[in-house]
Amino acid sequence: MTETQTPPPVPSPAGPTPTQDLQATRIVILGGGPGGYEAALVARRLGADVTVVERQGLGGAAVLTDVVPSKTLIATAEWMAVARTASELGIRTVDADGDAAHRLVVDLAAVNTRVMALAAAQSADIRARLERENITMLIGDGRLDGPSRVVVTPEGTGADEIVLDADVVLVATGATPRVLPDAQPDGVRILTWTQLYRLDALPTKLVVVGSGVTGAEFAGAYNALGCEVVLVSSRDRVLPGEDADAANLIEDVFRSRGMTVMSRQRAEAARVVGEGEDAHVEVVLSDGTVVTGSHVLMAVGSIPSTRGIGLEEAGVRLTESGHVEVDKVSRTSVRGIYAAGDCTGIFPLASVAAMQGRVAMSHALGDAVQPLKLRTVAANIFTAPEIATVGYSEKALREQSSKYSVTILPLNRNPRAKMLGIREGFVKMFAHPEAGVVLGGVVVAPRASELIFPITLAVAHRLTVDDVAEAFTVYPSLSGSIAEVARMGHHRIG
Ligand SMILES: Cc1cc2nc3c(=O)[nH]c(=O)nc-3n(C[C@H](O)[C@H](O)[C@H](O)COP(=O)(O)OP(=O)(O)OC[C@H]3O[C@@H](n4cnc5c(N)ncnc54)[C@H](O)[C@@H]3O)c2cc1C
Ligand SMILES: NC(=O)c1ccc[n+]([C@@H]2O[C@H](COP(=O)([O-])OP(=O)(O)OC[C@H]3O[C@@H](n4cnc5c(N)ncnc54)[C@H](O)[C@@H]3O)[C@@H](O)[C@H]2O)c1
Repeated sequence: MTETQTPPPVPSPAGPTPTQDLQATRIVILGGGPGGYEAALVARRLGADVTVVERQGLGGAAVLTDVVPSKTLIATAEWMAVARTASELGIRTVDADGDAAHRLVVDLAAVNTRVMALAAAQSADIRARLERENITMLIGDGRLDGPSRVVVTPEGTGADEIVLDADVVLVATGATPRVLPDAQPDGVRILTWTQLYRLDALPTKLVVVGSGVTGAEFAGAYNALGCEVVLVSSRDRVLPGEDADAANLIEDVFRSRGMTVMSRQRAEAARVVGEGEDAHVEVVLSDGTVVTGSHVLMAVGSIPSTRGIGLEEAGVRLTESGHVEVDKVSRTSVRGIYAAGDCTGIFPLASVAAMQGRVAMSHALGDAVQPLKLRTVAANIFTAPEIATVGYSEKALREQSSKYSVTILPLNRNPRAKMLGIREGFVKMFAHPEAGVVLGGVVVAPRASELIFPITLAVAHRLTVDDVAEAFTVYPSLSGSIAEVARMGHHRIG
């Protein structure tokens, strides 16, 4: 295997001292998640000497506990959801004697073994990639000691602290689950999303507290895996931040699949009661109602990992919520210190973290740089059906008093959807009423994460509804509904 050649060093606007002029710029990255490792690759390509300090493993929370494990678990849930509707398409389950068999069951221990193996393999791939690029990796806790020095306590070795002098520091330390004072996770029955994969059997009844994206994804997945689920939602409807039509549809789907959704209810406390076979959880709501279950998943948001790592002492400004304040090129309030990802709270997505990290390094190393543009970010909620969004939301357009037109088409009219037995879902598009430029869109469908791409292209390149409508789509296809909804948005001239 050939090693990557080191390109010539690029002078840093972060200000190397005269003695460093002939050396590569020294970059230290705190955190090896998507914000950190993508930045490391860019910095290395631009000739810097790069060290990544990570406490749990390469890939960070995204790979080890959040995105990769949850989406792998959801892949099994998706098959179960499809299998449940298979009889409509003429499929029967039979036992070895050819008699009708009753139901499919999930072996959660096998599912979770697969989940953790996949996460570990992905982490190993990232580590190998960084090694090939000659990026130094230190496993341990890092903290700033002033604006241009990082001190690392190596993980579990008892070895001495390592001191790293840096021309540029990137803080990409992510976030951790928020814990309510009276609902302390025990990792057995009161769980955060990072602890769920320890379960070796399906909970008999799972209470999910919090109906944001995390709560909705897990509630939907466990329901599909065959578990009784109660979702405690503090708002009028689940997914409060999302498109209202999409959120209402998902809530209806959840209820129709037997999930109990408790609206406008806040959890105050969670405790384990009983012992042995009688052990269960009680979740106390703010009106005094007690919800019982075998397990509870707390999905009440995250807190940024920014305290106790020397940021404020180095002069880095944090917001009230503890996030690092950054501008559109990921600069903090201190020259030479950049920040990326969930610790900045800009838009907690792996794709945005990675972009912020890349932008930071390009800026720090004097390469051409495009400031972060959130208008074109595509996001997806992995419920069944999925909810994918891009561009302006209807709420944002309304709040900005923007002129916009909206067209919406239910999927159940689409011939391919009928063939596949898909009943729930829609395609929605927002466009400028006169110019026809596509401003945003929502797709609610199985694999909406894939279907959103033509709308993302339209938003990114300011295409009009006519541009989208005039492109061929395969017949029959779900993407036909995207062209059709664009056609409905055509504004007749004259
Ligand atoms: C359940 C769940 C599912 C999600 N699913 C998706 C999804 O499908 N798609 C998507 O785009 N986003 C998803 N997200 C969001 C995504 O996980 C985050 O946006 C992403 O992880 C942010 O990347 P990051 O690099 O900022 O931080 P992280 O991935 O959190 O990585 C930061 C790393 O820094 C390490 N660290 C922290 N402090 C220190 C220190 N002092 N020293 C050394 N190391 C340190 C941490 O251990 C961690 O490994 C999901 C989030 C959750 C909670
Ligand atoms: N598919 C994805 O891309 C994906 C998946 C998961 C998370 N994420 C990212 O992570 C971000 C955070 O999502 P999240 O769902 O983890 O957090 P969140 O903060 O968006 O949602 C937490 C929810 O819990 C509720 N809540 C808080 N305290 C409560 C209480 N005591 N009782 C009942 N409800 C309570 C809040 O009102 C809120 O609706 C998302 O915006 C998204 O960007 C992305």
